Amino acid sequence: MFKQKLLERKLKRQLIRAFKAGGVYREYQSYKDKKKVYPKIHSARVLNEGKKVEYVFTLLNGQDPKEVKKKEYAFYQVFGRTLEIKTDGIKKYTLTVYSNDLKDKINWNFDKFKDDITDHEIPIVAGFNKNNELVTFDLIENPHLLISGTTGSGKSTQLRSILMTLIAAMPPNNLELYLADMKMAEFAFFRYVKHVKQLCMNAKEAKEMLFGVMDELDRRQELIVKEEVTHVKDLKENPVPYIVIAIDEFASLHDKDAMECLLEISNRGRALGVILILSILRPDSKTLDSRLKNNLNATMGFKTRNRTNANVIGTPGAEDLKGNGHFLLDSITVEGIPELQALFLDEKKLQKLLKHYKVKPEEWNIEVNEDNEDDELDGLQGGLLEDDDE
Ligand SMILES: Nc1ncnc2c1ncn2[C@@H]1O[C@H](COP(=O)(O)OP(=O)(O)OP(=O)(O)O)[C@@H](O)[C@H]1O
Repeated sequence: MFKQKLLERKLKRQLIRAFKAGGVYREYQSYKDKKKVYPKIHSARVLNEGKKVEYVFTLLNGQDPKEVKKKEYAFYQVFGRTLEIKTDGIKKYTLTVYSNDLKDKINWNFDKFKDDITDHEIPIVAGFNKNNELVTFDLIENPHLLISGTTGSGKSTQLRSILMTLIAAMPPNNLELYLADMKMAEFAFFRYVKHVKQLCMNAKEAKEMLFGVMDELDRRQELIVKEEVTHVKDLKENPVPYIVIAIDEFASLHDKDAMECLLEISNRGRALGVILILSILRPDSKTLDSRLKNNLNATMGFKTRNRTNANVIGTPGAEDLKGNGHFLLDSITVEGIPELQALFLDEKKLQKLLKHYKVKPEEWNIEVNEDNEDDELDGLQGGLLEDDDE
């Protein structure tokens, strides 16, 4: 009993350290000196055979819950990345600190998570948290996703598995993919996939693709006005598929007009069913326009090169991430900024899976750049032979 009390006191002291670090307290001037008053800690308990510690606390009257949200980083600094903060939105908080670590590798397997995403319009399977729970979200509720991370952090693997999940979960009449990959490396596998409407391999093509999407935004805007609805998903007479535009290393577009298009899509796209997934290697104030960043409602922060890069994308601490495929998720619908393990999907397995979604080149509904048409067909022949050999 005595030991129990000691432990509880020690745990509470740690939480007070976090309150102190984040400035989550009120100061009162007593007749002698200034006194700090912290939120009231109701309990601090060790649960699940030592695997987690749960704190319950309430804010002082008049303390703004937004203040705690803003100061979340202090909890992460004191307790590490292994925590979850839940609130009733008024004053009560439950803070859970996990002691278990993320797993090393969890393979992408659609059958294992398909039941978890049935209610998502555009499902994103983010990964597993430290409590070994799958974290998913709907891109329509968290419109526009930014994936950032330095070389070797696992960003490309995540982008691959996100696209594969979308292809497996959504029929081509409800999802059109517009892909741009200036490195000519990441998206080549997606060639001839039914859902893929455009596949751009250089900045010029990508820019043209974005101009085309701008026209589509206007067309969709007219449709929702005509049918008097607020979102394209409610269109009855002229239903339209969702459009997901994925651009790998979008900073290499190096074009003011293209950046303006991205900004406009990020502003207007949600109601019109046009959603961005952008990846970036080195985010800073030059490569990532702050207006665009503000419109990207979900961020996956894989290991960054330094703290500045991590701060720019809103996932401070991403510079300290250790494991392969570990990242911090900042989004509207997932509580806190949890550290997650992305699902692993290697190129070989991806190629195998994609075979089921490919059509013959002449059936592929794609706008091939005329100059590149012959190259496209050459590439296909090689691809098919390779696939048949397997
Ligand atoms: N989710 C994951 N689980 C386990 N290991 C992973 C995961 N994602 C990536 N890795 C490992 O990390 C390596 C680098 O991953 P990846 O190629 O995705 O990094 P990257 O950030 O895209 O780098 P680059 O920018 O050079 O392409 C992979 O070869 C793989 O071994």
